[in-house]
Amino acid sequence: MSLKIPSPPSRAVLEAFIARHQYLLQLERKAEEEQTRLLNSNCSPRLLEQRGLALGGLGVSNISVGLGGKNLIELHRPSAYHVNPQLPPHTFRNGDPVRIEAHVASNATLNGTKAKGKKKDDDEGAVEGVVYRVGQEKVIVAVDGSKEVDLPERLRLLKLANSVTFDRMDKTLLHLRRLIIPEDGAPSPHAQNFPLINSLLSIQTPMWCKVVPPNLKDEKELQWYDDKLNDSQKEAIRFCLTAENVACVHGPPGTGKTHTLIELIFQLLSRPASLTTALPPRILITTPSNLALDNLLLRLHFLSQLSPYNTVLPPGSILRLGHPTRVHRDLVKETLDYRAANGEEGELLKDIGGELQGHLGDLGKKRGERGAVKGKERGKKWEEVRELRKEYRQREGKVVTTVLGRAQVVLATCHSAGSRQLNNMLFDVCIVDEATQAVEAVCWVPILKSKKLILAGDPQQLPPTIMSKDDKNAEAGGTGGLQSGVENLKITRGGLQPPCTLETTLFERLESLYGDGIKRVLQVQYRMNEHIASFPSETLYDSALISDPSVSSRTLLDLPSITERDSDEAKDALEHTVVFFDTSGCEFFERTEGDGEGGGNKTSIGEGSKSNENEAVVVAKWARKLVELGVPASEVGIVTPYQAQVSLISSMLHDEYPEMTIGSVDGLQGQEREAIILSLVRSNPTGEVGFLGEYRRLNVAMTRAKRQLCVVGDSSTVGKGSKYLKKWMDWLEAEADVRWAGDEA
Ligand SMILES: Nc1ncnc2c1ncn2[C@@H]1O[C@H](COP(=O)(O)OP(=O)(O)OP(=O)(O)O)[C@@H](O)[C@H]1O
Repeated sequence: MSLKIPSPPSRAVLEAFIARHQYLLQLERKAEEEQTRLLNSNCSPRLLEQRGLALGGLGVSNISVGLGGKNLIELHRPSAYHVNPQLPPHTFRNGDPVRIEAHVASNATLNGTKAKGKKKDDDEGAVEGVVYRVGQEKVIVAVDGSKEVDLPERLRLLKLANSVTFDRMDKTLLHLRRLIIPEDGAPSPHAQNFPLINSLLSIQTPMWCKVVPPNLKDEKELQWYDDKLNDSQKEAIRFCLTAENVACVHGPPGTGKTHTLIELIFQLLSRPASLTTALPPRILITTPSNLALDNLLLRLHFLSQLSPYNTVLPPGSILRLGHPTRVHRDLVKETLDYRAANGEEGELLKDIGGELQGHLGDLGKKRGERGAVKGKERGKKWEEVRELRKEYRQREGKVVTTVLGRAQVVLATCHSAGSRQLNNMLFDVCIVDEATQAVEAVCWVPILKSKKLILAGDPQQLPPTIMSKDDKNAEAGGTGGLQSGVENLKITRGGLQPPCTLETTLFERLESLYGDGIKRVLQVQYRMNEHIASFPSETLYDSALISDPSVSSRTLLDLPSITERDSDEAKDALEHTVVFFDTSGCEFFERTEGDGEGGGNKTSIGEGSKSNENEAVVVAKWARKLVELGVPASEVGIVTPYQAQVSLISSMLHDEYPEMTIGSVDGLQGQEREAIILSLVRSNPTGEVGFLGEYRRLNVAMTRAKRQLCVVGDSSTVGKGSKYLKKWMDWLEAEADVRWAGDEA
């Protein structure tokens, strides 16, 4: 595990490195804008809803004021339009840019004649904003407070292209460029975090000290908070504690990556930030997604209430930036929004916030409703709202600075680490969890605010989602000079390379720059029965994944909730750890959703999303069987790569088992269930496999199961997709309990 020492890059290579990133991001931005434009103009509202890109028939249930004086518009499914108040499956996530507009009749296309007549009215009532929170029954959208909100009664929520993220990444790259490639004649910039920045670009070599620094009590021996940590986890923590600039933790599925990071955070907080201070470090924890961040926050919050953890992280010292989460009611108190509004400092804001809320309440009333504001009065009232908001924002700025100043650990998504609240702050350590799911540019947002960096992830699981798939073949020229310098550049082998594609993450780039010496790998997995773990271990982790004895032989039959474990039926269904319903020869053909109405367009969630009805029937039957035999419905997860199949299976099972997770692979990374049913969907004579060709996505899907993995798919189609898929199909045929699917549908 020695560290490779690459030669430092020339100025031209550094320039090309930044320019290439800028160019690839521009391609990606264009692809995203084009896709949204195509989708919104070509697809019927019904198809957009099926693809999870729109939610129709919504009404406003409340309008309130949020941080930044924003209008928070709460949308729900009114009983006048829906029997079930729960939102159908969708892809809306916190932070997504959206548009709220009038609901158009569902059979109209937005660019069709019928819709054209309505479009003007739609635009008049529409507002754009950002998803603030998503619940089972509600979506809250934050809308710029300076705009008047006058929405029609029946609404639709529509996803838009996200330009804010791109703007922030562009700004970050420009900042980085100014730091490492100063303009001719400009003074040499100075930054306290140059050693980190330089080691990420191989301008200098990363360093480690020989021993773990003593803790705040001056104890030289490492005292573990969790004495159950295994040797590879302990080694990874030591490695990170001794790192002076950067270190990576590679965590294959179920190996306790997050568990290890939590111990690392407490170990960091137990020792001085540097040799020159007796104070503990301030830590910035980031992830690419809100979901992963909430997972970390939940664990930190829980431990911070227990001894001895609370000695280094007392209540009130964790702060979550960005949108308050939906995970746990207790967690809301850790958000900046809550503290700013409710702490001692928040008192400053309360009176003015109340007044604002009152005005907005009146303005939100519909015509004819008691207290509704009419005519000229509305204009006057909005003017007052604008003034109040100005005052609110000024007071709020002061409150935010005080609250942030007290936080020892700040959590933010990589993107929101660039928000103005963190301007001019420098953290001692930045941790990026799920770093292999983030494009490199977004990681630089928190990096530029930190002195030391810990990256955790698994390059064999989901990569960042990239739409401009042809970026690898991106041609030189015609790009406004963005690529200049790359073509004739002399690049030292093994040194810093301008990226070929945005899919190459910072984690992987550091691995190829410095070799295995830059990381430590966690080796013991605590999730899967060893039979389930054996295929991923063999094919993707050099057979090095060890199954902990506590999980290696467990089956569904051992679950305490199984009542008749001796019955033949229970044994037949529950004692097998890998089940394969091979649909080969059953003629269970796939279907492309929305054929004839824009369904052929490639989308991020659907490449003309596919479904397979017969397969869905087999899946539903197996799921019902497991639950009837005593497996809790909440412990059965159904995973499929296609959104259309998610919708189809949901329509069969959701009402019966609302607690059962039915989702796409992307939403399940980091999660686990006792039983996972995997529907592969693809079945065609030409062997096209689409999303299944991405082995990392498949790896995530097959490593979510603890006791049983059931695969439903067509081996003859899937086996043609790639060498990896062929190997998997052969393994399933040889190792799984193979069943004939023809009898099931
Ligand atoms: N040393 C340990 N001893 C016992 N259980 C452990 C240990 N480390 C982790 N676990 C358990 O293993 C499970 C997986 O841990 P965790 O969620 O941290 O894994 P992960 O690597 O982040 O997972 P993912 O595959 O989603 O990336 C959890 O239930 C955790 O409690």
